[in-house]
Formats: sequence, structure tokens, C-alpha cells
Amino acid sequence: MSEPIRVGVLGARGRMGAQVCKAVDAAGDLELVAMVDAGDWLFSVADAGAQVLVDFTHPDVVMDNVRFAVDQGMHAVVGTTGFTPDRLDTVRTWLADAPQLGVLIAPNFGIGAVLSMRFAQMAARFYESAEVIELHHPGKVDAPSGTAVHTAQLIAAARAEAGLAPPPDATSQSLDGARGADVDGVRVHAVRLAGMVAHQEILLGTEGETLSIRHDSLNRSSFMPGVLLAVRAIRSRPGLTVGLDPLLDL
Ligand SMILES: NC(=O)C1=CN([C@@H]2O[C@H](COP(=O)(O)OP(=O)(O)OC[C@H]3O[C@@H](n4cnc5c(N)ncnc54)[C@H](OP(=O)(O)O)[C@@H]3O)[C@@H](O)[C@H]2O)C=CC1
Ligand SMILES: O=C(O)C1=N[C@H](C(=O)O)C[C@H](O)C1
Repeated sequence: MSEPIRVGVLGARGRMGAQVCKAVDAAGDLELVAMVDAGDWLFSVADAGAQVLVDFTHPDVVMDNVRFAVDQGMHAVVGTTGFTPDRLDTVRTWLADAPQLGVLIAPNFGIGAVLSMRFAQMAARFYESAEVIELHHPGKVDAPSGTAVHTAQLIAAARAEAGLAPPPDATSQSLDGARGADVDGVRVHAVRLAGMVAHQEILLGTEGETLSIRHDSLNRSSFMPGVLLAVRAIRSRPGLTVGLDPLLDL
């Protein structure tokens, strides 16, 4: 039998990181060698010989963590949000100097969430209107969610490719924020509600019909199959992979 993959987790005491530690620990082909959270000695991950670094921390620190992984010769699986096109380009630049390493950055590791984004992308060209509503637990620091931003970008690109006009909207007077954030011309609304985990509804509409695509993560365990899939795959995927889609053959 082959050696287990040695995994270090950053953000290990957080909501996601703690679940990832448990999932890695329970997997026979993976070995949890380091758990690091804010204030801990980051280099303990390298000292422990981690081959794959998993990051669920904070948008303010994630770039430093990815840089650290690349500098230390570790592959990285990143769920932390906040990745703009500029940030992704920066990671590509770092990886150009370390062509053997792989970094996977995914806005959402939930299989259903990935599918729902793909469905929205497929449907977008058929509808005049599209808006995204994301609903999360009130401990979430970023709004809108990374998933919602990514979804809106996919919808906007599909609309542009189809040559659609901007969605109809007669609003001429409104309270600040009432129409949500504008992501590439697609409105995105963020709800923060006790009791929620991670949910998203994509609303599409045209003359005489609407289509709603909804996904609900009812528990953070929903993200674990995707995270483990990425951890197992990343050593044979050099370069930057954005999203889980290629690992699902989508
Ligand atoms: N891609 C996906 O499928 C998913 C992505 N996420 C994203 O993952 C991120 C984390 O979410 P969540 O677990 O809910 O957040 P939490 O706040 O629960 O966890 C983040 C943890 O990281 C710690 N941390 C902060 N800075 C560092 C650092 N420099 N090194 C190591 N640890 C650090 C925090 O410590 P402290 O609290 O002391 O700052 C905290 O314990 C968010 O960006 C979220 O959007 C979440 C769910 C799924
Ligand atoms: O913070 C969360 O909880 C989540 N964050 C990710 C995001 O911002 O899209 C993924 C999921 O929505 C849960």
C-alpha cells in the first residue's frame, strides 16, 4: 500500500478547519501532520513534512499562506474566499517559478453547489433577468459570498457571450443596498441569519416563466467530500486549478 498523503491544515480551530482535520484524520490514505491556527507557528506545517496544505482561514491572510506553501514546496487546497482575478494571476506568477506544484482554489467544495453554478451558467443565456441570493450564518465575515460572486461572474459571462442586453429594471428611486451588489451587471443579495449554514438561490426570469436553482449546505460535512477529493488530486495537477469542476469531469 502507498504512503499516506501528509496534510497540514491552516485555520484548524475554525468552523471549516476543524471539520477538515476530522475528515483527514478519518481517511486511511491521508495523514494529518499539522494543525495551525491564528497565533500558532506557521513553520510547524513545513517542519511536520506536510505535502498538501489546506487553507480555510481569512481573506486577509490567505495570500500570505499560499505564498508560504509555494515557497516551502507544498501543494495547496484553498477554500478561503476573497480571490479576485488579480489575486489568481499573482498565484499563477508564483507557480510559474515552481512548476511541479499544484494549487487548487475553490469558492465552494460542495458538490451540489458546484453543480448549481454549472446549471446557472447553462441556463443564463435563455433568460432576460438573473439575480443571485445567498444566505449564510451570521459569523461569516465576507459579503457577498465567494460562491455568489463566482456564480454571478459565470452568469454575466454567459449573458455577454449570448449578446443579452442588461436585465430589465425600472428602479429609479431606492434605499442604499436595496437592489444588492452589482457583480458584472448581475445583482447579488446577501442574507445573514442565525440558523443558516450556506445556501444560495439563483433566480432566472423571462416572459411567462421563472427558473429557481437552489442549493443548501445544511452542515459543513457537505464540503468534506470535495475537500478530500482535491487533497487526493492536487499532487498530480501542477499549476493553478480554479474550482472543483475539472475534478468532477464537468
Ligand atoms: N470553499 C468552500 O467550500 C468554503 C469556504 N469557506 C471559507 O473559508 C473561510 C473560513 O471560513 P470559516 O471556517 O467559517 O471561518 P472561521 O472564522 O470559523 O475560521 C477561520 C480560522 O482561521 C483562523 N486564522 C486566521 N488567520 C489565520 C492565520 N494567519 N493562520 C492560521 N489560521 C488563521 C481564525 O482564527 P481567529 O478566529 O483567531 O482569527 C479561525 O480559527 C472563509 O473565507 C469562508 O468563506 C467556508 C466554507 C466552505
Ligand atoms: O463562509 C462560509 O460559510 C462559506 N463560504 C464560502 C463562500 O463564501 O462562498 C462557501 C460557502 O458558501 C460557505
